[in-house]
Amino acid sequence: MSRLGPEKAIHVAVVGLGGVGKELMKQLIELPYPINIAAISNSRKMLLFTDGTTSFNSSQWATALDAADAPDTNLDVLRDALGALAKRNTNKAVLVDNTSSEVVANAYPKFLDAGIHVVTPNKKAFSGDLSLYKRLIGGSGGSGGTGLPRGVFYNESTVGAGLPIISTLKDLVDTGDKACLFFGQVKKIEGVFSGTLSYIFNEYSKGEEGGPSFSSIVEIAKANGYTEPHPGDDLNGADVARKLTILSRMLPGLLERLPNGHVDVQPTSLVPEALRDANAQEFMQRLPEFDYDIAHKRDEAARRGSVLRYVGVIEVSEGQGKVEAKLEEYPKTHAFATSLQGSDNIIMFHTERYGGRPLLIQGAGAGNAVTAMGVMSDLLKLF
Ligand SMILES: NC(=O)C1=CN([C@@H]2O[C@H](COP(=O)(O)OP(=O)(O)OC[C@H]3O[C@@H](n4cnc5c(N)ncnc54)[C@H](OP(=O)(O)O)[C@@H]3O)[C@@H](O)[C@H]2O)C=CC1
Ligand SMILES: N[C@@H](CC=O)C(=O)O
Ligand code: NA
Repeated sequence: MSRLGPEKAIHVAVVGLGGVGKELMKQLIELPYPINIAAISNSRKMLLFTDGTTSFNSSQWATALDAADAPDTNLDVLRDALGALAKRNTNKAVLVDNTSSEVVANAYPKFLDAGIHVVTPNKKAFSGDLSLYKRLIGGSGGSGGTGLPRGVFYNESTVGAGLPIISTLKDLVDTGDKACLFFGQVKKIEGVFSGTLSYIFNEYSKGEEGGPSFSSIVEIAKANGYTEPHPGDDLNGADVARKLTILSRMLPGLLERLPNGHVDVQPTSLVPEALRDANAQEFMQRLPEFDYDIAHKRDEAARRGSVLRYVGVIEVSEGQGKVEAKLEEYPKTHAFATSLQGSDNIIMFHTERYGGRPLLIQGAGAGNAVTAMGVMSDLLKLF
């Protein structure tokens, strides 16, 4: 770690101080890296410390932000302050976005163009509007008025939380035989991509007929910090669809092989029709009304010697691509039934070089500690 001398300190603005953001603050404060906290913000307030002298202990920052006179969150002000700081002392400045906000995601190009790096577990920018994504990966090459070279982004925690999924796929693609393969060397990626849905079905399949109800397990997944801010975003398959879109866009040549040239996942939804537009609070309150429907599915699967698992698949065959997110039955002897625990993700990369036995990554795929760890590991890539 000698390369991390004080002269290499980086300035970090932490936007989003919920489950993941709080845990990241803890890791930033406790770990021995030369990282200055240049700003903190939630949806309402923002504190700037761009003189670079800030030092917090773990409770002070929350108290400071709660103070009534803290100014409103303003991303333009934040970008200008970080840009000026990076320019003034030639150290790197980073926006860490721990929100699930599209507003913050839409602002990334302006931060990158101003020479500010972006690190985030927020999936929105990489799975939403294709033109935004192209602006992120292509960039304007401009310096956004600061004269600094364009910033770079890291998003490891957007898929599999802290598990090395994005970096592994990048390595597989970058080392593929580009001359003869349209797809890097990756043929198929499949697995369980949702920590929430993994936890729910791992627990639920233990308790056939008489075990805990579906809604009570969802409640625990939320309390454990696995769910999205609105748990309906997990149960309707949107979160898995976003992760599949992020990975699909990293695969050269896949988009051209999909109908209409873009990723359009139609995930199986587990959200009852009546709760489709419910806010998070109403959603959780009313979910127990629908426990019977999913219990019936679970018990039917059990009668066939199977369990339910929510899986995602990205595949190319004969020049055609497909991307799917769906609820499937697996025999109780299948790896998806026997080897998963808690919020585990399991992701298999089928590639030419890995032949008949896929490269497999498994472990906790949701939770504040492992997600913040992925964010922290991205920050360390900037040193
Ligand atoms: N939890 C997990 O296991 C994983 C989470 N992620 C991703 O991490 C991100 C954060 O998740 P989590 O911590 O659980 O979410 P929370 O809902 O707990 O926290 C979100 C935070 O973002 C703030 N926020 C929302 N909108 C804005 C805005 N426009 N400007 C500034 N701040 C804003 C909220 O402020 P306020 O408090 O004022 O509402 C809150 O502090 C999400 O994108 C999620 O998908 C990724 C992988 C795993
Ligand atoms: N809600 C997500 C969190 C991580 O991306 C999940 O359950 O997987
Ligand atoms: Na990851």
